[in-house]
Amino acid sequence: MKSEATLGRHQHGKSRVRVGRVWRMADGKNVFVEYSVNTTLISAMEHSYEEGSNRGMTATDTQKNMCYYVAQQMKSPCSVEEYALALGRKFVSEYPLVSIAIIEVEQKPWKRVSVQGESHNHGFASTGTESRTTKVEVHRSGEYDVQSGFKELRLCKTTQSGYEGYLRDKYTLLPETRERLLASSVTCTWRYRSIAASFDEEYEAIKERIMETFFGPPKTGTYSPSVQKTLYEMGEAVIDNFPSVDWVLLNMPNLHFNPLHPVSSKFDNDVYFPTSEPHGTIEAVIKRKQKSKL
Ligand SMILES: O=c1[nH]c(=O)c2[nH]c(=O)[nH]c2[nH]1
Repeated sequence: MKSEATLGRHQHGKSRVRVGRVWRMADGKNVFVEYSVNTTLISAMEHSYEEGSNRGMTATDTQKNMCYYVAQQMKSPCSVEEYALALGRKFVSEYPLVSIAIIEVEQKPWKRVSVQGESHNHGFASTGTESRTTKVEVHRSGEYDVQSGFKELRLCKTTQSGYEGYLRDKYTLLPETRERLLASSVTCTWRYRSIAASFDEEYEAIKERIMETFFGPPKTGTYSPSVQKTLYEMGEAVIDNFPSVDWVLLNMPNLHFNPLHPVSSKFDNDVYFPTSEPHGTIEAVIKRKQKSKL
């Protein structure tokens, strides 16, 4: 019987390749990063699916080895984006059947420590909650796309947040409030329009601007009428202050801290019941007025 089936989109890669890299500098300082890398190759491998022939295939085990090889080839400290671009370029230049390499890297939050007020030569601590992320796509033609961001940056403000004016019907139980605690675990991705002069500096500046917008000025804060409005302002701040960025995707779960009514006393905006499930899920793309692909 003649088959009705035909091969559709296909790719193969390696997930969660864990890489640690230390650069030992002449002045005695060590630079340390830890990555978790996903590689995906789009390649002319139809024959492997259709005929069972692995001719010309870059084995996923080889892809894993390449993650380590390229890490070693980065002879001086580099940004996670530079590493990902170098790895993507290596795949398309080395293997003729590969047309696109997609490299995703999560950089763990190791930070250099200070001891007795002095930055340590070789001491690091994992203090933050968030990892830094990048996803690059490198085409054989030389075209590339770089998206960067962070994952699970936990933020909380204990006042200057409320939620009012939403649809009320017989299913609505939630009381309106102008005083609540707002907490989220922010995951953010932005697309670079071009290669940044320093991806590291751009990353730190964008993250700082996002946090400043979430919190507002130190003494007064900024009132948040909803996660949605605050999310929009965070994305808007990135678009308006970073010409290098095309669009920003923000994912902001609303991690509820519910008012607790202790036995025989009244809730006084003081004791909360933190919950992780269920949580609100709020996500939007904030884009530049023209030129965006999303
Ligand atoms: O900021 C909020 N946005 C919502 O969409 C929502 N829904 C809800 O129950 N609480 C909140 N809070």
